[in-house]
Amino acid sequence: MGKTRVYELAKRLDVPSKRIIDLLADIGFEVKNHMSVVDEEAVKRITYQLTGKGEAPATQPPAQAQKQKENKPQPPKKDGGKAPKAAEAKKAQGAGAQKDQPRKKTENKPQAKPQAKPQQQRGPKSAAPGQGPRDKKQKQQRRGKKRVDKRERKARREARLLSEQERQERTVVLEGRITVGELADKMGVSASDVISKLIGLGVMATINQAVDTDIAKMLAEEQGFEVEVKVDTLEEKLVETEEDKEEDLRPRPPVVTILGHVDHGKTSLLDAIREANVTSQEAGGITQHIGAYQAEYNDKKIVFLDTPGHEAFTAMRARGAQVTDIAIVVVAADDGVMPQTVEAINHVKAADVPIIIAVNKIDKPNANPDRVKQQLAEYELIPEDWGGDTVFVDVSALKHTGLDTLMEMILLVSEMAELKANPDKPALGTVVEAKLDKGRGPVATVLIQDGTIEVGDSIICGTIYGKVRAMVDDRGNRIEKAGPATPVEILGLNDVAEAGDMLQVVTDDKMARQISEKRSDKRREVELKKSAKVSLDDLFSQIQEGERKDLNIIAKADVQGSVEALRESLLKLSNDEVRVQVIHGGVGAVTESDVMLASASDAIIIGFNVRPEPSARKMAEREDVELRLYRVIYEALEDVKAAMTGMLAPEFKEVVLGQAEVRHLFKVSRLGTIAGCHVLEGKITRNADVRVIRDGIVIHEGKMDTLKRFKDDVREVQTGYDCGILLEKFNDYKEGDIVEAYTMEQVQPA
Ligand SMILES: Nc1nc2c(ncn2[C@@H]2O[C@H](COP(=O)(O)OP(=O)(O)OP(=O)(O)O)[C@@H](O)[C@H]2O)c(=O)[nH]1
Repeated sequence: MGKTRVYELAKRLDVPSKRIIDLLADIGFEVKNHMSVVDEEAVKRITYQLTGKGEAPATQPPAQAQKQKENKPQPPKKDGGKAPKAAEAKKAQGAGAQKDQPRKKTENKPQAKPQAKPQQQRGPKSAAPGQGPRDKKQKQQRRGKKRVDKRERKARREARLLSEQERQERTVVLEGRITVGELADKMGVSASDVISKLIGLGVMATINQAVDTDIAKMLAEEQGFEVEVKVDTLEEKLVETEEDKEEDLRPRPPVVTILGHVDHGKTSLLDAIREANVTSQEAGGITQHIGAYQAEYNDKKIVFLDTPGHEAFTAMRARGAQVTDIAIVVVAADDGVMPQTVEAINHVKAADVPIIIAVNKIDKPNANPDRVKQQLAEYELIPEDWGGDTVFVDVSALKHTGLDTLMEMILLVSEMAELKANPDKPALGTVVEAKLDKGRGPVATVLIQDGTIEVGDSIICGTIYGKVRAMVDDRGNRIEKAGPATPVEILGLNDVAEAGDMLQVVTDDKMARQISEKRSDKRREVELKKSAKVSLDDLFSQIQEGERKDLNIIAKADVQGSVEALRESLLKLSNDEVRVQVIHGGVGAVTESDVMLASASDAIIIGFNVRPEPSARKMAEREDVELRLYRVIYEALEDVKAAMTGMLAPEFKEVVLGQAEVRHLFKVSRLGTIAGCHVLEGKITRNADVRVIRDGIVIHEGKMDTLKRFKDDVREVQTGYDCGILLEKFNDYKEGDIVEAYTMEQVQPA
């Protein structure tokens, strides 16, 4: 028998919890409240006391005698009124004063029965001697015994039923999404109780918010419930349990993405490959842009994703989709390694995908492929002819030179990766593009990654579903089936899919619909609760619980020297428990691409003397990516160090009030330079802290001296208005600078 709580016992016996608490106190069991756990023995006693049912307790503390009169009357018993013993008990308790009380009738009633040892009462010996003639006494004893036996049997049966009911009552079944209110209902406690218990576990949630199944389980178990977690059997069916047999696996074509700095020739290279390896082989064949295409070289296929750039690459990854097998980073031989080249490399490295460097534009007179090699060596990309293992290929997208070598190298790298799939099973793929076509309805380009999809198949794709009505390949041909590494347009989904969604073939329409409904519910649940992304505030607890072994950081700074200094110092903070890694470092404002990378790689962003672009700030909030900005490197390091050891001081969050653009400069000899500004966003207030930002880099931070509207001093100026700003100790404005007003607020710990 498990633990019973006061409120449960009260419910079972149909009395208020308060009464149970009082009764427990009377028999010497002090409990705090209705949630307190009641000892098994005490449960028996109280049950017996209030109902006369159940097994009579073996012992009875004298304390109970005091309250007997308050108890429900119980079925009379022949030898029930052992008042003298009760009186003795009272005495023993030191309740001496009560001896003067007139003995009430009720005291002689059988409530007093539990005070004596029941076995003795029931047994023949319990009959007090001298109560009448012997045979009468024996008759009475036999009758009494019969009654007691019957009562015992009934009590035992009821106890059995009760314990079964009790077991069911104490089991909480968790199946998917559960809100605080629902959990409270299941446990029979108030929602505010659950909320305060959750706070105890460090989780803030309101009555209608969903809680994580693990948290709900922990909480219910802590409250003495048994917890049964029902897994989603439908989803379970979708997850392959059987590994593919080696003999069923076939080599599959690689999937390639092209990345690189703006204007280095990504699109030109994709087009050149397409022209050279797709259309030319099929006379008159019309290629269509569906988001990916299959090229063929030496009778081997290669799939290229049509959306170049690391933003798309990482956006997919942030959604949990990894479709790329090989990344080609294009570097223009005349321009060399540029900031986005480095970004692209870091994004690819974070995804752990093999890289091929295509040194493009070698037809240009000022092309310098060797310089590109030298520059990339700094990023641990060392060409094979220099003793490294990175494949470099010189190409010209314009002149179509080097394309064959590039294709050969892709096939070589792909061979080494031993890419395989099993074509003989229901398909699995990822959506690379999706749209609503006027005539055809929702259309999704899906890259089939494993198995084979056929027209007529029932499919589930994220939260949407359907039946494959028709399929079109990258050359515009209608096809009936598509195997691994084939990009296909699929018609027949009930809505527009999202890039990155996984598509799966399921057994029938009903299953597809059911999974879709469940996933929609689940998505709502996920949206309701905050995801557990990394943050310095809870880093320590995650380390403690063994949930975190790596701390990924993206470091942005105003100059390259600071990026390097930050990187080196951060790496040194690694200890036995956590490895600190700077997965990307760069100069300039924090961009959306940084936030996306952080989101996909579970990283935090540290900015030193830089600001986030407004869109990046919003994205960080939306994606729940921690963005910490510093003016002193030492402070950044101290914070990370403190977070790793659980000593992080309360965080002060900066609240940006508004931004104004400097449009005119007025030099006033006595005062300095007044910036004539236009408020772009929010408001500028006289008392706020201010900073001056130039091209995303903070060039000054300080206090405001004067804020004016025309000739008047004002306390604040709202969006859309002009104002004059004079800062303390700063005159070095340039037109186009941004003056940002902000305040610091302490973040309340969760
Ligand atoms: N001379 C020469 N010019 C090239 C070559 N490849 C691309 N270009 C030119 O470089 C410019 C940029 O090429 P794109 O293919 O648009 O570059 P991208 O990297 O796709 O650019 P974004 O999509 O804007 O990031 C275009 O004017 C191309 O004609 C090449 O091999 N040689």
